[in-house]
Amino acid sequence: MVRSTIEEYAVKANFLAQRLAEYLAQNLGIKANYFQENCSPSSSSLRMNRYPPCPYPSMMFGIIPHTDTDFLTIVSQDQVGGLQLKRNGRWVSVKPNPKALVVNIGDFYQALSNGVYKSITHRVIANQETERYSAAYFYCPTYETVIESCSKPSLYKKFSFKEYREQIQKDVKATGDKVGLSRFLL
Ligand SMILES: O=C(O)CCC(=O)C(=O)O
Ligand SMILES: [Fe+2]
Repeated sequence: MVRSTIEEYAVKANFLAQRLAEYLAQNLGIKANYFQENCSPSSSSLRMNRYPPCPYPSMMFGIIPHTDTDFLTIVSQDQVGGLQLKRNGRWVSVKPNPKALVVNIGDFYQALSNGVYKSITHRVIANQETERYSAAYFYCPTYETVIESCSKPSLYKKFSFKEYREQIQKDVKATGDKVGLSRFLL
């Protein structure tokens, strides 16, 4: 029962992500079937997050500041709150609304759009009293997909998802941080 609900949710999130990705691509000269060709339901993933209450929220994050490694992320959250986005150098709290979805741009859309869309840095603040739940659907291409900027001059070297992931693994090992798209700047 739980499993089939989650599977159904993933199918719907995939459908929505593809539509949104296509919509955002319209004025960028990206082929209409780009996402259909490069993404499959099995290349994307759904992560269920549980944030236990934390007695020392000022010393601990729910999730440390990061950008997502994907085209788009669709987040569904409960009423607790804690998600923050970095805007103009400041952290802005996202008002929790269990009836709404939060859609974030990820690294791959920033690269594909040649910086027109920005992969948003975000984090989750821990809550002292209440546990929090969220579900994040990461809309991703297959590992072999080569991501190339849609306009010239390109800000980024082209790279495959596989290369990008391997670079992250190296950087996390060496620095504790994923570093991300700045590694691929030209
Ligand atoms: O829990 C949230 O609201 C966001 C989760 C998130 O950023 C992630 O899983 O990458
Ligand atoms: Fe995230």
